[in-house]
Amino acid sequence: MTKYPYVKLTEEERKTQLEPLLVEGEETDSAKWKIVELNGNEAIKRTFKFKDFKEAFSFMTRVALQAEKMDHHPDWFNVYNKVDITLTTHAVKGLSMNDVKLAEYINKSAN
Ligand SMILES: C[C@H](O)[C@H](O)[C@H]1CNC2=NC(N)=NC(=O)C2=N1
Repeated sequence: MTKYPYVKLTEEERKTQLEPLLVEGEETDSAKWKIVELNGNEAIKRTFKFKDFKEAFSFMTRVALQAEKMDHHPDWFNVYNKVDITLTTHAVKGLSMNDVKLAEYINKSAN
């Protein structure tokens, strides 16, 4: 996976790359991210539920290694089998392609 520059998503990128990741009314398996605010900045958030702690933590390990590769790190919270993940780009005080690409990786990685 290539490294993306820390620049805010353009209108075009929001339409073609971000929107397909978002919840629209009813929940589907591949589209469950929601736009939220984190410390006053735009972010996307999704909650994952696993069978048990071991499943949740091995998922977190996969995401952690990818985050390190991309130099782009999630804000997250885990209790037992539940993992809440919020993505935003501190450097631009909002959303960048790093959030989109990490969210896509996370979606794949949760299955
Ligand atoms: C020095 C280092 O490249 C920066 O601090 C990186 C690290 N990880 C990061 N993660 C996130 N989510 N946003 C950033 O702006 C960011 N910046």
